[in-house]
Amino acid sequence: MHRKARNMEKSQSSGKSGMAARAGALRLIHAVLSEKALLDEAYAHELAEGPLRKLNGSDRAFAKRIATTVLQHLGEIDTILSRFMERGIPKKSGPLRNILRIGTAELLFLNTPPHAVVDCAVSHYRTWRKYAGFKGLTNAVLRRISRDGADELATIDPAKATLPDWMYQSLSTTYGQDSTNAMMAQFQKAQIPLDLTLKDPASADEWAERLGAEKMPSGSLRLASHDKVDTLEGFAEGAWWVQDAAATLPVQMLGEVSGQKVLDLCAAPGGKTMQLAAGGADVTALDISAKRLERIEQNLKRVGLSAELVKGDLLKKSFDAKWPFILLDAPCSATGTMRRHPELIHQRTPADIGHFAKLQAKMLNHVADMLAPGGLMVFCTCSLQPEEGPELIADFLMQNPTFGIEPLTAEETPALAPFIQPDGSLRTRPDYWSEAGGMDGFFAIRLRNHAPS
Ligand SMILES: C[S@@+](CC[C@H](N)C(=O)[O-])C[C@H]1O[C@@H](n2cnc3c(N)ncnc32)[C@H](O)[C@@H]1O
Repeated sequence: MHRKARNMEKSQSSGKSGMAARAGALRLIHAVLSEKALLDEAYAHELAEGPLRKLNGSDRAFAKRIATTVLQHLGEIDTILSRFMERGIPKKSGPLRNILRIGTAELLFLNTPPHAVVDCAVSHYRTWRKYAGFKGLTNAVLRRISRDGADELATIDPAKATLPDWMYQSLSTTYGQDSTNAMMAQFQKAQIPLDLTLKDPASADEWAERLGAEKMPSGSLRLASHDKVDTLEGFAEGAWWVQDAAATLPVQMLGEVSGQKVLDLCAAPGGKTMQLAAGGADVTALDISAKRLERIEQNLKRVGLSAELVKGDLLKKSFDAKWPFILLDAPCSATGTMRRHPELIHQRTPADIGHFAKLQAKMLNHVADMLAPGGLMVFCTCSLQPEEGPELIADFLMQNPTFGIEPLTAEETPALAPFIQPDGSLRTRPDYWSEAGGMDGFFAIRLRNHAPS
């Protein structure tokens, strides 16, 4: 048997390490759902300070796989549990709910052998002795789910069950039900591809061959796996950086920037800064977060590129001279990234969308003043919500009559053609390129300042 498959089988067993992996998953799920932590941050914290640090690589990976699966299928799992527990989850039952969620995820989505699922679920009560009275219930519910759960699952609509109502309404009203289902299928994929942006786009064929990667129409290289990025060929020499294919498109929309002064706003961790610098632009990159600016600095250093870095709140910032090119990659709800961040499905609220849309409008109006007459700006967000895209642009254009949309055209950028909207803006969605693993959802638009100079 292949070593990776053997390790996975070991992790899935009810042995000591398999048990520790489930305990780790339980901690991750609690951190995300009860403390609103981001999954990657909770995982990094567990690796640094929690019990996961004592586990080997495959057990750690299994713990994260379980937590991710629970988050990706939470609505379906909870519906199944409610169908198999007529009286619901008892009050004051501590970890019971999450123990059952893990067991259900393993039975229905991870193909773990039922005896290992039940053994591990029951073994949690060795740590949670106060709740040991729920052992029998845990055992009985999971045995029933292992027998009849798959049939019940077949009757549940994943998007309706797992997306919060407001998000389901927002997506299905904007994109239609079929597209919402197709996006949901991407949010639930077990493996999300790894996209790389090359410092030298002319070397794409060479690097595609060296890395065994697929060359995407946008110019990105795509690998199936996520494992240990820093051990991949080309990392140490700075030949590429990790960036979702869709995230590369806003910079491409600025066109030829070689030798031009470009103001890159909300720049950290610097994916787009590196693209601009690699394209020969004279980049000034601004971000409010000192910690995140450090990451741009490290990233630029690794790939051997440079940019002027400025720490500051863009809403309080003014510059002596106006800029011919501006990129504003505004903070947003990031619902377009739910393939990689399934926790956002459960953490985002309508109030967040309102908050970000207001902030983006404020930023865009402030930044409008920084763009030189005749200058070009790209505004983008990685949100699927229209409030953080077309709706705020419509308001902006009404309030700023010298600005107009500079429509994208298929001839100018053939790779972007499938994503161009009737008004000339760009919309990517998680279900685009679905066969190849999807892409992040981005809204991006090019605006020209037509004020006389
Ligand atoms: C979507 S991320 C930017 C991603 C980045 N452009 C890239 O391609 O790697 C948004 C960034 O906005 C920054 N930000 C949030 N509020 C800001 C403000 N008022 N002024 C400047 N930067 C801000 C955050 O620190 C965060 O790094």
